[in-house]
Amino acid sequence: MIKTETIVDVTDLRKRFGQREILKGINFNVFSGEVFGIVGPNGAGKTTTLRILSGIIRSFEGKVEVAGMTPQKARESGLISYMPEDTFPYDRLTGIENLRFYAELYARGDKRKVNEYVDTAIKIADLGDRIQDKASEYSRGMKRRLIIARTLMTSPKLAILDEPTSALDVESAINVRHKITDIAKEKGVTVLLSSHNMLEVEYLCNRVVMIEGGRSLMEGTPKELVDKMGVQNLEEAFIKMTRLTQT
Ligand SMILES: Nc1ncnc2c1ncn2[C@@H]1O[C@H](COP(=O)(O)OP(=O)(O)OP(=O)(O)O)[C@@H](O)[C@H]1O
Repeated sequence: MIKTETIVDVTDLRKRFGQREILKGINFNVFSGEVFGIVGPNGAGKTTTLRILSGIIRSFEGKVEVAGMTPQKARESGLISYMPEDTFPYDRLTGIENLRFYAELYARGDKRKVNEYVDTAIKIADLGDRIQDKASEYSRGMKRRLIIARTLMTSPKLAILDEPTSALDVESAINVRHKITDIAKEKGVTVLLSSHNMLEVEYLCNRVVMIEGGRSLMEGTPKELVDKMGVQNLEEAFIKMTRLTQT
C-alpha cells in the first residue's frame, strides 16, 4: 500500500469578519505530492481559506495544520509559498531581475542558493530570450508565468496558488497548467490551488474539495465526485450537490 503523508489538515474551519460568518465549516486534507483544488463560485470563501492556510490571516476557529504545524510556523520555516490572485511582477525590472530579486530575498545571503533558485525559476518561467525584457513588455500570460516561477523557485513543500489561471486566455491558461503539473511531479511540490473553473480543476487536480457559502460540500477525486453524483462532469456534480444541500 502507498503511504500518503498528510500535508494539510483542515477540520471545521470557521472565520468571521465582524458580524458575518464567512467560513462556516470547511474540511479537507491534502496529501503529499498532490495537485489539490479548492473549487467554488465567487464569494464561496476560497481566498479566505487560502489566506488562512498561508499564515496571513491568523485568527480563526477550528484546526488548520500544515506539515503538522500552524500555518504561520510552516511559512516561517520556508515550507509554504503563496501566490495571491492579484499579484504582478515589478514592471520596471526585467524578468531575470525580478527572479534574482526574490531569489536573494529567499536565500538570505546564501549565494549558491540564489543561483540555484534563479536557474530553477528560469526553467519554470520558460520565457526564452524574453526573460531579459522589462516585465512591463510582457503579456498577462508571461507575467503570470514569471510569478508562478517566483512562487515555485524554492521548491516549497506546499505551493498555494490562488486562481493561477484567472484572466488568462485559453492558450496561456493551458501553458500555465502544464507548468504547474510539471513542477509538482519533477520537484515533488504539493500544490493547493483555487479556481471557479470546474473543468480546469477536473483536468488539473488529483483531488478536489467543493465549497459553497463557506461550507465544504464534498471532497475526492474528480471521478469519485462525478460518479457519486451520477453526472457527466464536475460542473454538473457541483450544481446537483448544491441543489441537494439547499432542499
Ligand atoms: N477582509 C474582509 N472583510 C470582510 N469580508 C471579507 C473580507 N475578505 C473576504 N470577505 C468576504 O468573504 C466572502 C468570501 O470571500 P473570498 O474572497 O474568500 O471568496 P472567493 O471564493 O475567493 O471568491 P472569488 O472567487 O470571487 O475570488 C465574501 O463575501 C467576501 O466579501
